[in-house]
Amino acid sequence: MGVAFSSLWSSLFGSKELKICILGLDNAGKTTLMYKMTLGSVVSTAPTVGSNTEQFEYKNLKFMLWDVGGQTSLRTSWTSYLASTDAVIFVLDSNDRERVNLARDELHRIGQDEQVLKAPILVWANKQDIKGAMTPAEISESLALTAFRERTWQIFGCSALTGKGLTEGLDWLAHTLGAKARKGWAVGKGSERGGERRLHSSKKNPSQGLPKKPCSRTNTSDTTGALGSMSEPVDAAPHESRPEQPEVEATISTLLAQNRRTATAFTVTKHSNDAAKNWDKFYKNHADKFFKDRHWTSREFGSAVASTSNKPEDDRGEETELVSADVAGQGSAVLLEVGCGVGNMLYPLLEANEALRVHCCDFSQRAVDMVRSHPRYDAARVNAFVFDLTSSQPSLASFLRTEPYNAWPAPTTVSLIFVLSAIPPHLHLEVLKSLADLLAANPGGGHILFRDYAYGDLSQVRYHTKKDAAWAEPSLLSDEPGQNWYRRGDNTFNYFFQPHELDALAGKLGLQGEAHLLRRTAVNRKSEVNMQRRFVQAKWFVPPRT
Ligand SMILES: Nc1nc2c(ncn2[C@@H]2O[C@H](COP(=O)(O)OP(=O)(O)OP(=O)(O)O)[C@@H](O)[C@H]2O)c(=O)[nH]1
Ligand SMILES: [Mg+2]
Repeated sequence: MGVAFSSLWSSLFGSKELKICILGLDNAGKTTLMYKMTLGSVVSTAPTVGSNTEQFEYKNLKFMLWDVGGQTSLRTSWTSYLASTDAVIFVLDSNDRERVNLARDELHRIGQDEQVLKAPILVWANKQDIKGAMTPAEISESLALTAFRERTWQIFGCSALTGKGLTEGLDWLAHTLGAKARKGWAVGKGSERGGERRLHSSKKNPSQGLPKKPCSRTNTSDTTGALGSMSEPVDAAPHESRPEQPEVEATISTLLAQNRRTATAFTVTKHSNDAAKNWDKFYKNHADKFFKDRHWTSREFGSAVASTSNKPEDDRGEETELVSADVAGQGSAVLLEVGCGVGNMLYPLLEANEALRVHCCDFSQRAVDMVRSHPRYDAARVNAFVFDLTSSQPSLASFLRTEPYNAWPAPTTVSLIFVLSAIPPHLHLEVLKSLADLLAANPGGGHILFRDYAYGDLSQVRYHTKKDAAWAEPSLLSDEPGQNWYRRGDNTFNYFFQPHELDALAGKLGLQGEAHLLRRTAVNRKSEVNMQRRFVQAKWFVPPRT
């Protein structure tokens, strides 16, 4: 297509964004396709819970792409995305022979929706790179595409992995929408949306080709509201916790119900015994990176993933603020930071609170060594020691009484941030009790500040949807109902809490305060596009022992 032709598109559409809904069964490759189009690369995906949106320019046309999750429980919400849709892209896994009839039913259901009766349908028979894939002709027949007599539709084979077939499909879409616009508006009939489109010419940047950089992106679990209005794309508002949505909850439960083989008792015992060793290895592997550029971990800590900016992965800004807010009012406060790792929260805290002194511990010797060898380490303000929270001898209190730190006032705040999830669940009560006992000895008691992974977090969903989840050594460590306990690839533990579990633990220990669930959506451009994050947070008051 030449420059003159591109200008024609511009003159037809001006700067109007065309809304395209990308639909299809789960696992069809919709998200992979969308990011291949917009970023030009293959990203690692997890099932979409809700939708992703991307602005995209192709041959001088501006598209707003809506990639909507295809899990069973989400399909009923598809129609709520269809308002003012200019075209539908329906994506199919060409190897999913078993579900081709289901795909046909879903496509026809959507095709008959009056909101899209005039919208052209592009069917992408995806995953053609896999040997034995059904051909577009076979799929066309199975989908009964010829039944769409009055409709404009076309099917193309493609592969989101290689990018083959994408240009052909997009060219067809651009032509079709262009022809529609000429027919509808150039002859003065007005558009099907009451003439809201204006004809104006723009000769700027007659650029062509695939891919173009996206102008913006959002990822949201918002499956209702604002969905039809393209002038107001949903804002991810990453730091806001989102309200509960039944479709999203149902989808998460469905995903977590699959691939539920559990590890053997032997494996669980082995990893429990090796816990300190495994964490030591973790810090060994990430040590260099930490000191070079602070991108020391690929772990998904709360603040890093909740941010759309390019913050370093280890930035614990939000957690640091949480703790700062508690200790700030205490004058020369003393904090006990349990599970300090290599000091990612410690050093920003010390900087922000000049009078603060911190006892901090981790059960990885290597992590503690790194805290001590940090350029800003100051022994007058930091007592860093190795401690295993799950063993009672020697006691935690004895480390706080070592010289010269026995001269400090007793800590009145304990932070326990992304720590309990690394400990086997049968020990959670005991660990929390030992911390509560410490604070209860103070005349005014104290606070435990808690944050950790919550049930339904993206990282939990991934354990059940990874390609190899069905045959690899299971990550799931417990089949007890309500126990969401896993092992990561490096054999460290990962537990996902429900607020009521924590409330029950706190209740047993007489702690005051409730656990809250934080539902977040965010985009991490580097690693994942599909971030449904869930954290649980509590500020417990430990009353003094009477
Ligand atoms: N071989 C091959 N695999 C693909 C292709 N496109 C996607 N995949 C893989 O298919 C799986 C599912 O892809 P997604 O893009 O997450 O599927 P989806 O349609 O968005 O799924 P939901 O979000 O659950 O609706 C991923 O493992 C992709 O890597 C392709 O063209 N070829
Ligand atoms: Mg998806």
